[in-house]
Amino acid sequence: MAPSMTSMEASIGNESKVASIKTLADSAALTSVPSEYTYTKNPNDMGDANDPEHSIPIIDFALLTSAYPDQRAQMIQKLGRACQEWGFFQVINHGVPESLMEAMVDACQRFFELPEEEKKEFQTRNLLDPIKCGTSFNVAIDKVRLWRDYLKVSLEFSKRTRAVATEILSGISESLGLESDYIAKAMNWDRGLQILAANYYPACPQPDLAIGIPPHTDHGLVTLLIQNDMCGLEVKHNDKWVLVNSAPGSFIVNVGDQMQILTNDKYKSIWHRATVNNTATRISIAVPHGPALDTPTLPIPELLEREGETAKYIGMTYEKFMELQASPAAYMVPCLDHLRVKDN
Ligand SMILES: O=C(O)CCC(=O)C(=O)O
Ligand SMILES: [Fe+2]
Repeated sequence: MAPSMTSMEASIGNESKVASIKTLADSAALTSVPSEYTYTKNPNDMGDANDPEHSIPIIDFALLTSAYPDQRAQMIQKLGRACQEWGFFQVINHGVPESLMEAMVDACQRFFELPEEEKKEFQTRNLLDPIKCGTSFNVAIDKVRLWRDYLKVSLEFSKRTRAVATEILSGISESLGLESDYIAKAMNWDRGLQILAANYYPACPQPDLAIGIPPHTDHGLVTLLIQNDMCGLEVKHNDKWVLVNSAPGSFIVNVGDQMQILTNDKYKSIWHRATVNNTATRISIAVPHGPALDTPTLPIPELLEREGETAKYIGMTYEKFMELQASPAAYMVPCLDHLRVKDN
């Protein structure tokens, strides 16, 4: 079973003992993937980069927030379909300057290029520390080390990203036939957790034998992601891995586990993974947005009543859910399955 994990990892182990993947990849002597990093992919399980039918839907943010009700209604419908059929979509015309996005990627690159000694200060053990960096996922429990380093931090970019996420959440609420602020209110969005996680994937001499991030779902409500000019994100759609090609300056957005719980499985938290390549470093910046930590997530009663369904999940606070997802238990069974009501 693939490990279930998130971009917001626990760092319980002593990561300072393990060199960053950058240090390893930079070493002139490296010509193959060391055994601790060797990740076996099923050859039939490769992403299909050239299948034109397999590209994630595009949501035009300008139309989603349009003052013309017809334009907005049409985009809300498209958003609902994207959440239901893909769990992933690309957001264009969102108003966050491309220069700010590029500056963010550059700043992260500069951070990863700092001497290891300087980065050590941020290798903390605590899940919710405001700035932390490290390598792999959790080196204390990883069975295979990941071909990536990460940095988590909060900045101006996060504010602008949050504004886009808030509008997407309103659109999702409406696509479910609810008031636009229904989910935000139910999830205490104004106190909700937002994390910025930058991932650094250096070129790898044998990309088929390593993995940046293995298949996982994200734990929050929605995640917004940007990347430099290298692709590598793959999304599981209709049992096939689809390579995500995003337009420059767009956000890639995906539904997370809390949204799947709220919608009683209508909107799916989709499995995705980050592959690596042998030509250039890839940087991605994922910004997961979740409920307030003390807020329990449960299927929305109005939706259950309307669909004549019973709740498929028991409630759990977001904080407990994140702890569960960072624990070894999530390596065995995907987190959502721990909360699933039996007989469903
Ligand atoms: O690098 C990517 O494209 C994927 C990152 C991701 O899935 C995550 O940080 O949760
Ligand atoms: Fe993810």
